[in-house]
Amino acid sequence: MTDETLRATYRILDASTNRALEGLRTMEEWARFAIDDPAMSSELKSIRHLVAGAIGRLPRTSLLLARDTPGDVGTQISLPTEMSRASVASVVAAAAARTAQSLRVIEEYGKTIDTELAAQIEQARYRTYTVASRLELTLPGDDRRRRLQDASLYVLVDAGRDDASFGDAARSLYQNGVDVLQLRDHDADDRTLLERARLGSVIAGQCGGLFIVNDRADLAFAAGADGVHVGQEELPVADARRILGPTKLIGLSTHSIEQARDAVAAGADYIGCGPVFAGHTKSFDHYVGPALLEQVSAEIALPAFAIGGIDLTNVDQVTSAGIHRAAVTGAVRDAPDPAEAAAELKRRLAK
Ligand SMILES: Cc1ncc(COP(=O)(O)OP(=O)(O)O)c(N)n1
Ligand SMILES: Cc1ncsc1CCOP(=O)(O)O
Ligand SMILES: [Mg+2]
Repeated sequence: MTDETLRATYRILDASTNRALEGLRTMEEWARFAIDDPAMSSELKSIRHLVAGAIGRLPRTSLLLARDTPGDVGTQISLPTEMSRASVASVVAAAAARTAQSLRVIEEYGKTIDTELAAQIEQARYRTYTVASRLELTLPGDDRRRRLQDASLYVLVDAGRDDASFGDAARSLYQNGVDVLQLRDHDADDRTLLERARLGSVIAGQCGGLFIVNDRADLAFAAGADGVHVGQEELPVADARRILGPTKLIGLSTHSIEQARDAVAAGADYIGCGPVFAGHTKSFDHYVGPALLEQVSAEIALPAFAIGGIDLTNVDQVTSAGIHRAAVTGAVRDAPDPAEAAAELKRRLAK
C-alpha cells in the first residue's frame, strides 16, 4: 500500500469511527434519559468501548495526522432529510443506520490494515443491530408503526348510509382479518366524513385495527384517526406530518420505483403501490402490473400495499411478486359476503 493510500485509509477509519461513536451515543442518550433502561444503556456504552478499543489498536497519531475536516468535501453535502427530523423515532432510527453503516466501513477498510480490528468491529456491528432494533420498539408512535408492520390487508370503504351501517361494516371487517381501514369517499360532505372518521377511529381502537382517512390530514387530526393517505398531487408528506405530528401514520401513493424511493426520503410510513390491475373503483391509462411490485419488494423497506384491481383471482400474482400486503375496495365491497372475502384475501396474502 502506498503512503497516500494508507493515509486515505486512516482518514476513512478516523471519520467513520467518529460517526459510529456519535451514533451510538445518540442511541444511548435515549436509552438512558428517556426510557431509563439500564440494560440497553449499558449495552450501547459497552459497544462504544468495544469500538474505541478496536480502533485503539491503530496508532492514534496516524489517525490524527490523516484527519482533515476543513478539507473534507463531504462536509458541504447534506441532504434535506439530514437537516430536519420528523420525530424522535427518526432521530434514533437515523443514528442506528449511521452507526451500522460506519461500522461496516471500518470493518471493510480495517481488513486491509488489521484483521483483528475488523473482527472486533464486526462483533460491534452485530450487537448494534440487536440493540438498535430493541430500542426502536420503545419509541413513541411505534405501537402504530408496529401494527402497520404486521398489517397485510387494507380495505378502502366509503362513508355508507349512516353511522350504524358504517360501524357494523367496520367492526365486521376488523373481526374478519382487515388490519387497516381507510375512509375514502369523494362524495360525502365534511361533516359526514368527520363523523364516520370519529366512529371508525373508536372502533379501530376497540378492535386493535388501524383507521386512516383518505386525502384529508385535517379531518384525520380532528377525528383522532391513526393517520392519513395522500396522493402524489396532494398534501406533501412533510406538511401532513406538520398537521398530524410524529406518531401518526402517513401513507403515500406511488406509481413508479422513483416515487417509492422519494416516499422513503419524504418520511412516509407506508406506500400504496399501483394501480396494479384494472378494477371497478377507479380507472387509469396505465397499470404498473406485478413488475413494479417486484422492484419495490426487492428495494423498498417501507410497508408497501399493492393497490388497484386486486381480488381473489389475482392476489397470488401479488404475493408471487414478493408483496404480501394489499389494499382493496371492490374485492370486498362487491363480494356477496364481504367478511368472508376479507378473510379469504387475508389467508391468501399470508402465503
Ligand atoms: C392505500 C392507498 N393507496 C393508494 C391510494 C390512492 O390515493 P390517490 O392516488 O391520492 O387517489 P385517491 O384515493 O385520493 O382517489 C389510496 N387512496 N390508498
Ligand atoms: C383508490 C385507488 N388508487 C389506485 S387503485 C384505487 C382503487 C382501488 O379499488 P379496487 O380495489 O376496487 O381496484
Ligand atoms: Mg388522494
